Amino acid sequence: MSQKKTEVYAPIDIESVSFRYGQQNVLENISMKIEKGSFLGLVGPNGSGKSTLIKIILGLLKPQNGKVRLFGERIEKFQQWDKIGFVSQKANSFNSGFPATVFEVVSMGLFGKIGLFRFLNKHHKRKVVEAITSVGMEKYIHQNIGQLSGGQQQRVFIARALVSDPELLILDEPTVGVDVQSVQQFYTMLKKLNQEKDMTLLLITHDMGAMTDYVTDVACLNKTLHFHGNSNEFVSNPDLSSIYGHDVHMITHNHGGH
Ligand SMILES: Nc1ncnc2c1ncn2[C@@H]1O[C@H](COP(=O)(O)OP(=O)(O)OP(=O)(O)O)[C@@H](O)[C@H]1O
Repeated sequence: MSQKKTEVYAPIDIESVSFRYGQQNVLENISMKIEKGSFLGLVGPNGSGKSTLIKIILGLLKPQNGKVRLFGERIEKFQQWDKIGFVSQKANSFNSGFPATVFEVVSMGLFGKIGLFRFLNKHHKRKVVEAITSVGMEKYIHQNIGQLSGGQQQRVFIARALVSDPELLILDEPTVGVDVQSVQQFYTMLKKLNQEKDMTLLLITHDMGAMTDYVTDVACLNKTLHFHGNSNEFVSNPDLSSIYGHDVHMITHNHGGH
């Protein structure tokens, strides 16, 4: 295959995608390009099709119409899945008896690359420590995952997704059940990953909350794509609040904390 080396392909390029479960249309004619280095917040009310769209992007569902390209390649042929990290909304559900440390859980993120039950070499161990440090969890490295708070567990799952150096990180409602203070720290951490590592981020949420302070772009989904643009444009667009209701109300945040 002859690809020009200098060309930067959009990590995600969705073209006229429609999807239905049985007779129910869930997504209608969605076209959306997510450029490298952007931090996109995908918002929409419950049942608006956000998770369905993510499943399509991850190749778990096949749309009835339209095309999806990942890093310039048609999804049907795409194989470099290690370029994509995914953290699901159900990630933070370990109970207190789960017998694995933070280090062990994050190491699992390397198994796709090195195979299960292989020993970690020095380089791998360094990657694991780096990933844990990048989410600010180094103090807890030898602690059992089940003994951490929901927000802390969620950071560990981000670290597990980061350890294989993905170029694109997709997070499906990662802040469900996480308190407001931790949510803001969490978004700050994501913004840092986006800016310092030039990682492309796609964050799905139905809660606008503080999100618009951190993302570069916003997409509003409710079966069709109502809006896709930069976050300043979104914030200054009063029409969106009538579609997205209370979720869209802007709050002035006190980043200093109380
Ligand atoms: N496996 C399925 N079979 C049939 N219908 C489904 C299935 N999964 C989702 N749906 C329906 O598709 C619609 C979109 O669901 P989806 O989970 O994509 O929305 P969402 O925006 O992620 O919602 P939420 O914010 O509540 O997680 C909903 O009406 C849902 O009931």
